[in-house]
Amino acid sequence: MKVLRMPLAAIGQIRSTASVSHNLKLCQNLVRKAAAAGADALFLPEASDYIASSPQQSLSLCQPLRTSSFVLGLQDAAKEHRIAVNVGVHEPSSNPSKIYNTLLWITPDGSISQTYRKLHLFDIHLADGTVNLRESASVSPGEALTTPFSTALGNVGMLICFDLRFPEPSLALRNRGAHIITYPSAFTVATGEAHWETLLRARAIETQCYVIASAQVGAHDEEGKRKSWGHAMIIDAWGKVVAKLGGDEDEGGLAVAEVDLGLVERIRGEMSLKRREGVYGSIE
Ligand SMILES: O=C(O)CNC(=O)[C@H](CS)NC(=O)CCC(=O)C(=O)O
Repeated sequence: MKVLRMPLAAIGQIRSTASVSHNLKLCQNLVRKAAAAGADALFLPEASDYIASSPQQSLSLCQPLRTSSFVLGLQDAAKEHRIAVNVGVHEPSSNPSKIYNTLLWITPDGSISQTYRKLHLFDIHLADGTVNLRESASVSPGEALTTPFSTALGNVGMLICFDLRFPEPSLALRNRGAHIITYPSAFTVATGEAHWETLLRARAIETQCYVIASAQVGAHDEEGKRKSWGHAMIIDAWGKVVAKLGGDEDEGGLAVAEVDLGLVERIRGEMSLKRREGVYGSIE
């Protein structure tokens, strides 16, 4: 008799630096561990390939997907361990002074089947001086959502980090069939502490989707100018946190949770979120 088991998702947490080869080793290590844990897919953070300390450095480290040692190395690892990998990387854009912040879906046979380019860019200046970032200085915004696609875990809809603050694209992905929404991230410590878990749980509750949010953690450069909040987590379609990592400096690592599509269907059936679009308009 065939034993039915629920698919298993793994979230990875790393501290990427400007060393692409170092970051690749961290990610390949997590691929191996996720496969050993029996996961069907591993979700790695935004900008897993590198986190640079200036827009210039970010541009100079950026490689086309086809020739990037990081992307090729992860494709090999996915194929070797027969596991899907969702990973955030940088990619050249048609504008030579700009790049894209891109998310890849690598299948267990090692090919890139889906891509998504971050729509919303993170420009922030907190008056207390703790956070000052201008993503739009080096990144071009994407122009399209990627239609949710079928995987061993269910239909995956891809968004990235700061996209989390906008409910509309997550609702649009839900309307287009998503069971799972991803938010691979590199949240700042100040905004992560204030908003991260609340926003993730809100997106899960209002879309009635699993939310899978891998995260960068700790200091990305020697001076500690750039630090990420960590706290990668998986949230079920009822808003319950079912896997969670910490926020300590060196707390890289892995956590796993089952993805129960029966629960998704049950919640959607029990509490229908029927909209009054005639009153306030629709989200396509
Ligand atoms: O710089 C790279 O290479 C990778 N990209 C990032 O780290 C991006 C843009 S600076 N970070 C965020 O979007 C954080 C959002 C955030 O912290 C919030 O919404 O509060």
